[in-house]
Amino acid sequence: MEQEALERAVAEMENNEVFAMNPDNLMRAGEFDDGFFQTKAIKGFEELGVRRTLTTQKFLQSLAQKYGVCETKNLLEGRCYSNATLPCCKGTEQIKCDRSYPFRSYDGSCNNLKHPTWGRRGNPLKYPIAPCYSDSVSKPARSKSGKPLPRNRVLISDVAKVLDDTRSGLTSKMSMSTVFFSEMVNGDMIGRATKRTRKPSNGYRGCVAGGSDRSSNVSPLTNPLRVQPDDRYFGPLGVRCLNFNPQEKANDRCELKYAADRNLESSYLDLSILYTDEPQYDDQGKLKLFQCGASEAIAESEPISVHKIAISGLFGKLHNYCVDRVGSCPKSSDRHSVRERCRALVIGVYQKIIYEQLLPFLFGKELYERCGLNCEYNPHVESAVSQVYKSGPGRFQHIWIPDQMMYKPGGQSQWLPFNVFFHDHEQFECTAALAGLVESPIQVGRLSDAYVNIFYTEDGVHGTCLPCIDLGRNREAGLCPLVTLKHYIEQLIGEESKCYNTFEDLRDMFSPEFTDLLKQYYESPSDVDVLLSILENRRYPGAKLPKLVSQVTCLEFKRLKCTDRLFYTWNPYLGEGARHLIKALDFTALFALFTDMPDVPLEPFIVDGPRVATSDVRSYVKSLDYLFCHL
Ligand code: HEM
Ligand SMILES: [Ca+2]
Repeated sequence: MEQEALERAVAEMENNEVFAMNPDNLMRAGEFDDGFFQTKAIKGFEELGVRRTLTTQKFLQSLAQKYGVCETKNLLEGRCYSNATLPCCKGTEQIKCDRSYPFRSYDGSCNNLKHPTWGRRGNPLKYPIAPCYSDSVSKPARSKSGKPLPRNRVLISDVAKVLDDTRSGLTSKMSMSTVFFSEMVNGDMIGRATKRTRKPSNGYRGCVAGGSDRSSNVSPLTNPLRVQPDDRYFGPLGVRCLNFNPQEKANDRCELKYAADRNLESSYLDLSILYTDEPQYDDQGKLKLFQCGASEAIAESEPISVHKIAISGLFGKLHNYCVDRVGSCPKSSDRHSVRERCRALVIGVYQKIIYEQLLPFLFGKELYERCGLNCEYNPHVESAVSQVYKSGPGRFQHIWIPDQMMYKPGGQSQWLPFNVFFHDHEQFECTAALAGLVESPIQVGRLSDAYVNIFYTEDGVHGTCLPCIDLGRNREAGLCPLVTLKHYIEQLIGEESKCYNTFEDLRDMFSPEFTDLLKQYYESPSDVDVLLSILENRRYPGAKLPKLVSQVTCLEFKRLKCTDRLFYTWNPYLGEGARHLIKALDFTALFALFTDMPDVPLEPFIVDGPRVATSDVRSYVKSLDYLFCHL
């Protein structure tokens, strides 16, 4: 079986290469979703891992077919053997770490000295509980009776309609800068690995151009979503098909277990998105910066808004600012040490903003305290992101996407459609984008058109449905239903857990109108997709996220902090100067130092908050210059 699986894996990879060579199968410039499913290249050294992952996946699929779900589950859950791997793939990788090296590696390896590969770029995510595929390895989950789950776009479009009809007219004071900063943090812990071939691409086509039908060329590189002719938005436009490209899994050691998605970033909050594996430094140790101060990798990635480029750019600029300051210190250090000390400082400032500013703001006091973020370094836990977070509740903040955002060139306010910021980035000015961002509130109470119908649009009319992609990811990863995750979390944190027998029981989580909608679509309350936790009504006091989402988020950020040997609060290699600078520098300082705004927000996570003159902040930071000589 293994031999057969290998042959099928090799054949599939070869076919993918052939598919990718045909220009008819590639997205073309001018189409609205060109770039949306951008893929990186499988590099030479990664090829073996990709092949082994695919071989194991094929092997498990045949096993499930031959022996049935129960037996396969027993094997995958370790009840037959522990640590079984396919024989073709034995032997462990040896990485040697220099235990006294004071800086981070660029791919995350050697952060954990006992387990050097933990948290490294390219590793798989982790399933906290076994997935719920109907065949236990890869076929989509079904409802209790065995029927398929509700159709993706039909469900999402109706959810949007129900929220529109019952919209409560809620407003929020939270600013979109919170969302784009969170997005950057998310991108640092999870790098999407859309199924790849040896050549990078701008996305593979599963629909014909314009989306009027599915493409006649089918391939494991695409898995388009169907749209019904009576779709409220897409119907009249003649769109019947939305592109959707599957994720690559990672199981490079051929372990007989549930295979999770590959994470192309290091899980540590180490700005791996900015510094990359191959950072380009000049001979002083400065980063080669592109638009708004971002690295080339960020500026070239898609889909991306100019705001995410500009926010990450603030940290790129801080790196170079630091190198300049260190350069004028009396005692000179070697280049390598200057650049690594500056990098450690920048990562420290960034981690501080996340753990001391962003999370308290999003969680509110009660959850922040309950979450137990005051843990210590724990080398026995693996640094990894959960598959449930990536493909489900972690996407919650997408719900805040508004139809318009402010752009403020030369201090003049203009409201522009959300999606214009995703194209032709060079036309936007960095300060104008950031100045507008902190004055743009998030959307609450309903789902915007920019999110549900015209996401990533170029012409304002043809776009995609981001929540449909989110639901597609939830299902392709085989995530278990909402109530299953709820029971799991409640058990984990020692809370009482109730049963959901009828749809009325769901009223403790959702509004009555929404519960009625779920009843129309699902057979049983225990079938409801976990993604819908993003629409939950329960909240901890003061929290900006719904309860289940916030519990899942708490677990992720707690793990990422406490598995990071070089976290800024306990990194023994940070000097006194770095410690003080990390205390002093925050978003307000970054805005003041690296934008041309005349005054800057003291609380950038909310709109209309207090402001302070930029010149005052600059002179304050200037007075700290001496600290750069003690990093
Ligand atoms: C307005 C800003 C944002 C936009 C435009 C945006 C857009 C996207 C897009 C296009 C994807 C890829 C979808 C896919 O193919 O699976 C994605 C993935 C994701 N987003 Fe967002 N996002 C934003 C903000 C956020 C925020 C604030 C969070 C939460 C902190 C978040 C969490 C996620 C997660 C967990 C994924 C899956 C990880 C991945 O595919 O790399 N996003 N987002
Ligand atoms: Ca990282």
